[in-house]
Amino acid sequence: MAARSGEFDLIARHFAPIALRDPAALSLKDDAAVFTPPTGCEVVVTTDALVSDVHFRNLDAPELIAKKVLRVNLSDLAAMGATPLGVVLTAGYGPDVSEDWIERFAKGFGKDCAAYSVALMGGDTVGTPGPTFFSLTAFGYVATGMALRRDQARPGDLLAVTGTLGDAAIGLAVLAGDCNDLDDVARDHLKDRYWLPRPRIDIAKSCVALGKRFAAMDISDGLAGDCRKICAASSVGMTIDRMKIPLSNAALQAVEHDEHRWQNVLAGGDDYELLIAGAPDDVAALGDHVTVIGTVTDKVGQVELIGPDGKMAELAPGGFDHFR
Ligand SMILES: Nc1ncnc2c1ncn2[C@@H]1O[C@H](COP(=O)(O)OP(=O)(O)OP(=O)(O)O)[C@@H](O)[C@H]1O
Ligand SMILES: Cc1ncc(C[n+]2csc(CCOP(=O)(O)O)c2C)c(N)n1
Ligand SMILES: [Mg+2]
Repeated sequence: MAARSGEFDLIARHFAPIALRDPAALSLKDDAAVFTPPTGCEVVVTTDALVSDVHFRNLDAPELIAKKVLRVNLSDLAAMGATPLGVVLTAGYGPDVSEDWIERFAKGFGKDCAAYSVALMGGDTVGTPGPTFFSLTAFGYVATGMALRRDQARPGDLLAVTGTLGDAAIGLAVLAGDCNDLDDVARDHLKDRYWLPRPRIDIAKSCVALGKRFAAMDISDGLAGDCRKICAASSVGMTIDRMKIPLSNAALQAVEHDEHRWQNVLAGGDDYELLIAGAPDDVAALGDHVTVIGTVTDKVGQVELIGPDGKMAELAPGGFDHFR
């Protein structure tokens, strides 16, 4: 492998150009960043780490890994109704990572920072004898008191989701060499959804702009586990109709061929879609950017799933858990 630049050259060469767009970063030449949120707004902050072969595949394109690192964090900001402002990025490069790889990572990262109008405000760069990892902290802002929280669901609310569920988890199976029964268009769509989450910033901002009570979170670990987090925070239950869960044509093809793949849809994770609960009129006001999949009930902690036969059963708790 060609020699890598020193730590400070790596930063100056590949990351400082991205940071130049915003004065908060002080050109990555000082000890920390300084920024002021817009007047009348609160700062929203979140952090998410991604580890090679846990969150991304070591052989994935570095540009795509970079975009995923950014986007999963922007998804958490969206889940709070926040507008992204800036990020700090910690990178831990494993021994197998070349400077060419880092350059491609930085290019992808810079492109997505520009696409989402996010400033790279700083970070940290380390070498590790273990797997490559990234940890990103994202800052956003929301009008004071208007953040979308998990504890605001009430019995009688409708439960809705953005986009389609299950694509990324089935996409990961495609990348692992499964799903040869699907056509090329379907497989390409599913892989793309695994590589590149679409943080639902606009719809989240619509919820905030409506000024109504909504509970929201982003689905990262899978619907079956994540919906319980709103149940716990709001002391409610949920009834979800499996037939109403929005699927892409590709995922539909996948579950029609093999109904075991419903497990990917319900508990696979990596969706980065929003789960939103609100009063029926308020959810209706979100228009066709969301799909209603069920209702919020007063059966605290109970999540029921209506199957295709119309029968109701407890939705098995599931979803991604790093320690199970
Ligand atoms: N090591 C930690 N120290 C302090 N707080 C933590 C720690 N790990 C997680 N948390 C907090 O616990 C809550 C849930 O964290 P979690 O990572 O599950 O977030 P999530 O949005 O549900 O999932 P994702 O990580 O996929 O975005 C968050 O408020 C997070 O800030
Ligand atoms: C190579 C590879 N890529 C992705 C996955 C799936 N996956 C990993 S972490 C996670 C939940 C979100 O992470 P976190 O809770 O840490 O934010 C999911 C769904 C996998 N098993 N293997
Ligand atoms: Mg989240």
